[in-house]
Amino acid sequence: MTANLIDGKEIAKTTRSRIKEDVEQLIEQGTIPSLTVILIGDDPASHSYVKGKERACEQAGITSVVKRHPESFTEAELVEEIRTLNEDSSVHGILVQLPLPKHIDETVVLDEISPHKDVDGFHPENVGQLLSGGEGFVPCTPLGIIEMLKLTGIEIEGKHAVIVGRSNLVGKPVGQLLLNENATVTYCHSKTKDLYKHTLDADILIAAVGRPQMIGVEGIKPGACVIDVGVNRVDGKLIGDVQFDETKEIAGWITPVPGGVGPMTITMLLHNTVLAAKRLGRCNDRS
Ligand SMILES: Nc1nc2c(c(=O)[nH]1)N[C@@H](CN(C=O)c1ccc(C(=O)N[C@@H](CCC(=O)O)C(=O)O)cc1)CN2
Repeated sequence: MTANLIDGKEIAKTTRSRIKEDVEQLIEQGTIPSLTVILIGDDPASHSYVKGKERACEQAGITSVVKRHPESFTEAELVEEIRTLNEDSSVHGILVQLPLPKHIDETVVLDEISPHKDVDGFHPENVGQLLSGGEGFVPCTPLGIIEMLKLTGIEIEGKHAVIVGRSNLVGKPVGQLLLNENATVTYCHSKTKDLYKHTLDADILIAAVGRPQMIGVEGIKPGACVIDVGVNRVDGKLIGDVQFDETKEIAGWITPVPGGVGPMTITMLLHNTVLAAKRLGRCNDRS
């Protein structure tokens, strides 16, 4: 058997056209959704992702502003900038590109972003909303994974989903989203004993560890849906967390790297920015 490929690029393209229509409607009603991205330092991957965000916003009709700062930018300066953006009613979404330089405390910074403009869904208030099933913002990569599963027609309810990785960016929130969709969820991490005992029972396997080809075919249940979130650069090539060539022979569904989950991350950022513009618009209408 050869797995069906989940084409993230194609799903992202369709979803972005739908978002563009939403933006056109908002503009007709007098609101141009707007995103401000803060980028510190000169990490080439971060610069490339932020360029991708700018390009995607432009194509969707969303205004984007990128505030680029040198590595020496201080935590206090960053907090000050975020506070100014929180007060600026023309800004709907604020995003601080991660990772931050070591001298800046990520938690301090992310907690400063207004939860109503937190299009990354990292603010504690939005994390709480996700846990309680409320209406906050959901982190982009996890949201993109759920969207991909749904649009591909993969049933989540009643399935055993196994997450390998427990980062705040992907592992923890994607597990919570799957739970909210009535999956039975198991989290695995660096201290998990006998990893494959768990992954072999996964109907849906989410690999989000950040270690190239760490999960081999001997850890995959035949027919499983395998979502590879890994974007590991090895000798200039992008490699996932799963051994793709061998796994695709026995899985039911699989995402490639590149061209799988990655394109959905920026797509969901557009979605969250439009959502922020709509919600803030509603608040302004009431005031
Ligand atoms: N504030 C945030 N920082 C970071 C996030 C995030 O969601 N919010 N996620 C990642 C980086 N990221 C977006 O910021 C991101 C990662 C990967 C892709 C993507 O499209 N990947 C492509 C390959 C692109 C390439 O060739 O390099 C793919 O997998 O096909 C987009 C965005 C960390 N920081």
